[in-house]
Amino acid sequence: MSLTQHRIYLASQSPRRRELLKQIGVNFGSLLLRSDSGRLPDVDETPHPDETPEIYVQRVCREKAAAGWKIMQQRNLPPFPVLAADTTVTLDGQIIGKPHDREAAAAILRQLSGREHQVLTAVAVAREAQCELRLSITRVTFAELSEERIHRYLLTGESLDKAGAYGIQGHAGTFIRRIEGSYSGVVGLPLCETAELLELFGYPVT
Ligand SMILES: Cc1cn([C@H]2C[C@H](O)[C@@H](COP(=O)(O)OP(=O)(O)OP(=O)(O)O)O2)c(=O)[nH]c1=O
Repeated sequence: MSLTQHRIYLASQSPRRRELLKQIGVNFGSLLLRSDSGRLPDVDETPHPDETPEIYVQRVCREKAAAGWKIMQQRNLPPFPVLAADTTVTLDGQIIGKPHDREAAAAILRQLSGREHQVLTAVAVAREAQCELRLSITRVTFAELSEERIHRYLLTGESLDKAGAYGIQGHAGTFIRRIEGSYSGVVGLPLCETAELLELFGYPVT
């Protein structure tokens, strides 16, 4: 199906976000946005010195949505709303980034072991100058993880390029002792908030 038949665009490369949107029956087109460097143009994913995790995740999400809108315009695509999201894990008020290698992933998992952390996912929809955003905050408690278990998890390869070095939807599901908030938000797209935004823009879902 060509992009012109879709009524919203998803400004994300994340297969998890695509799956979640499909799950709620949204007809969307993907804007293939990553440049060769793997970064969206115009999106600054480095936290600014005075940014709290809440402010950071919302700023990055707005920037992703705006970058998507700009690309849609540059390509002369029909102007439908652009949806974007960003996920950040926080522990003791600090942003825990994505690990770039196994050592970094192991260090993050050791920090999260036996404790509660928060997963923040912002979702935004932009149309022209309008950008509406919702923030989902989920509290997640991990079981105690032994070195052996961390080692086995790293072998699955599921840690890399994920905020917090784990994916709740995979093997790390067994790490979760307690979750309070939005499961889909932890995976990367909070569906309740997403539906609210789509409704606001005139696209009601079930
Ligand atoms: C905590 C957690 C994170 N994640 C993922 C969700 C996000 O995709 C990723 C955080 O990175 P993001 O920067 O939010 O997104 P992304 O780079 O994967 O995709 P894009 O910017 O193109 O939309 O970590 C899981 O899949 N499961 C989890 O349990």
